[in-house]
Amino acid sequence: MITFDGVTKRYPDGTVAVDQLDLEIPAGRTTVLVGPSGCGKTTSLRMINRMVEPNSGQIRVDGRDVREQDPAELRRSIGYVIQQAGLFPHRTVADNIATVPYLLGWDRRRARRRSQELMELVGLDPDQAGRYPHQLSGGQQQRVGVARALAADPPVLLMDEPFSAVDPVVRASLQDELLRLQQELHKTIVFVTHDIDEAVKIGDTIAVFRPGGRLAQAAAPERLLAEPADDFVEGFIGFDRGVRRLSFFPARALPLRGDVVLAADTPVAAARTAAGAGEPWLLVVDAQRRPRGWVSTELFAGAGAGTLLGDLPLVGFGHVFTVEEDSLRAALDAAVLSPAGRAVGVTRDGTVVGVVAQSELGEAIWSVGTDDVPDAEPVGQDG
Ligand SMILES: Nc1ncnc2c1ncn2[C@@H]1O[C@H](COP(=O)(O)OP(=O)(O)OP(=O)(O)O)[C@@H](O)[C@H]1O
Repeated sequence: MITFDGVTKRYPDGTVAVDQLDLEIPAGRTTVLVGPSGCGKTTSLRMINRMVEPNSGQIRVDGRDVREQDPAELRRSIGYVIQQAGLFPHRTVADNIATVPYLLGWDRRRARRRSQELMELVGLDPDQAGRYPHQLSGGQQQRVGVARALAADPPVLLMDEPFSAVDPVVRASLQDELLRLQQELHKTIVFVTHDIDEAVKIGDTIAVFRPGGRLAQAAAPERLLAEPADDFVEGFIGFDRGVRRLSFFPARALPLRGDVVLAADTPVAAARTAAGAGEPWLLVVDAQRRPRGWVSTELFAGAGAGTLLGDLPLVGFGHVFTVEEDSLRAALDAAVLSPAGRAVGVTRDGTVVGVVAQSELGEAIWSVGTDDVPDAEPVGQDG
């Protein structure tokens, strides 16, 4: 546990970066500090490892005042990851990762072995051990940064906007990796970001800072989205907080239609019967019940009765959601992005369970009351 007790930081020019901060950061969980630029997130983070010293108040890590500890020693016991990784350009990947083990006096062999282990853990190809940072992609560099911070197995990991310099796709995969790592390692992670979606995805607790370095609210993400403490927090979360909340409600309760899912070898005549009146779209699946595409009733109106659905030009089936794992938000996303306005629900191995139209989704979403605050982790990892 990390505790901030009435902590204030005033820089020499008089800027109050952090003002009377009281915050408890639970051990083994991920706490995300969010807020607009300049509200004191980085300063708060750096006070934990004494890169910045507070003017007043106390910070304790596992009950021990950080001021009682030698700064260099303290920093070796706390992993630190920054934006653009901050790797040493003239050291190989393996040597970058082994920075702290070398400082701790580990012999070369043990440090190398640890580098190898960590490369695997963070999803890096061990063949890249001898490369230099500039020979890696931004996402790979960030992985090296995370591996380096984990090298001496510190209980605490400070991460300052670690994924903000990479593109959204790489960023999402780095977030997924961090979630996976955390399930295995249970570190006390303090993570700074501007991005509320990132905070909701990876945080067990979110601490929202307001300008002037004051804490506006600290709560579990689902609580924060349901009950922002004031107008500032509500404004910061954004007007789409309702949609974000859907991440906490499972998609498995949705009513899925199977009668409009037809095999590719179904003749048009049979499909017409299945479609019934007013059903504008049918989903065509292959012999393994994997989605192949949509066929509109308009499209097959002119086709011969014996033509097979699979021989008609199909419209791409778009995105799918996994019924057992995903949230209402993922299902809504899939429906909105689908050319048929319908979301395709699949099992974990990709076979179609059924489809749900936007209108039925609307009803399910409507039934999510404003008072419902599930205690669950976000369903799936869809933000
Ligand atoms: N060394 C410094 N000297 C003077 N003022 C500083 C110093 N470092 C930060 N500040 C100021 O303290 C305030 C808080 O800065 P800090 O970097 O902690 O905010 P932040 O929330 O992390 O911002 P960002 O999201 O933009 O990184 C800002 O007004 C900043 O300009």
